[in-house]
Amino acid sequence: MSDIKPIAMTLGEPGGIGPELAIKAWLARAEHNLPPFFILSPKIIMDQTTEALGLQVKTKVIDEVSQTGKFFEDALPVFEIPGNGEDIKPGTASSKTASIVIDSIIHGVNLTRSGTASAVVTNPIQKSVLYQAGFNHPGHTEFLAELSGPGTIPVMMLANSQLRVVPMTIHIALSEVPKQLTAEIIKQLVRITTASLQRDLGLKKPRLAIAGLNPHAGEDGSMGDEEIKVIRPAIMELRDEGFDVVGPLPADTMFHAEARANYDVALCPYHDQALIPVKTLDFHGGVNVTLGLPFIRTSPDHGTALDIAGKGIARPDSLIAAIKMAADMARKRAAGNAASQGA
Ligand SMILES: NC(=O)C1=CN([C@@H]2O[C@H](COP(=O)(O)OP(=O)(O)OC[C@H]3O[C@@H](n4cnc5c(N)ncnc54)[C@H](O)[C@@H]3O)[C@@H](O)[C@H]2O)C=CC1
Ligand SMILES: NCC(=O)COP(=O)(O)O
Repeated sequence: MSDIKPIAMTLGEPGGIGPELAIKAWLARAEHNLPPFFILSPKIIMDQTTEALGLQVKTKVIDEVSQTGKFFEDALPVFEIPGNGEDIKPGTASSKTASIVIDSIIHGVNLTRSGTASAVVTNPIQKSVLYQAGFNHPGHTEFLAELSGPGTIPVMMLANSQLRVVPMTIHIALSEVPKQLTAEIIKQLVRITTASLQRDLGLKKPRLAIAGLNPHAGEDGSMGDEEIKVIRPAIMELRDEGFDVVGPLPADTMFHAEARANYDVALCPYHDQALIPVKTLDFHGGVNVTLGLPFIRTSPDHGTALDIAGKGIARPDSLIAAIKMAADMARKRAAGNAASQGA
């Protein structure tokens, strides 16, 4: 019997590699000692995928999430979402299946928020086709924050065994970054990240490093002044509040091995500045986790990989790492809650 409630896994883009990865993760359950999880999907989609890949995998529709553990050893538990497999072609994303993709996320979040599931692990979505269907959130991160209620500030963190990064702005055009990177945002992100690393990762006093926006962190204002006007003042205030935070550091020299030893997480002004080093160091071992939500959400660090969908060659490593990280976080939260109740 598992020590945590089952993990809810969303379908992601059905024309991408998500369904294949879910099946491969289930096949690897014993090797990786994975806790019971279930997939939120029409059963037909999972059955079509196993058949197309020639895998011997049974699926089992569950009426209640609590049945997950009972069936997990013999079959992949499916929490049935309405829909059919008609519009699905591996390698092609389609807006016709957007409602299945979105329903899967909403149900996963509801089950996790209610405490029925211990965490939600999301498979990758093809953002462009969801936009065509009227989805007006840049990605999961922002959608999950909206589902969590007003005032939620989601923090995207990507992590592997060598590096953790937080992009301080997420899915926005580069030209918008200097406008949206305010001292207030930086302070909020540092506070949320520090609290999450303490509670969910067990780091007592997390060390944070903040990257500059401009080359050489602005070179004393000669190559941009955001470091002087925005980033440094925020860091000074945070240090006065007791946070262990340094910067602004030149981004080009803060990711080599010796530099990484000096901090637990790097906060970067924009998406690619943060994600390029972490994905370069270990693409297949990376996990995307959203901090600052009232529930646990992790995800693989990669996307829908339409170029390889249906070929049977997608690697489930990152999804497996996401399941393990979600389970670890759930255990730490449960232990923390038990300790605070006992105190
Ligand atoms: N959490 C999410 O929902 C995410 C969604 N995306 C979305 O995915 C779509 C495609 O994004 P791309 O930039 O092309 O990135 P991608 O990660 O889907 O693909 C980049 C390259 O890595 C390979 N790759 C990715 N995952 C793999 C795996 N598990 N095993 C083997 N090879 C793998 C692909 O075949 C491709 O060559 C976009 O719509 C993007 O928005 C991207 C990242 C995260
Ligand atoms: N590049 C990371 C990414 O796109 C993840 O997006 P999200 O769907 O997890 O918000």
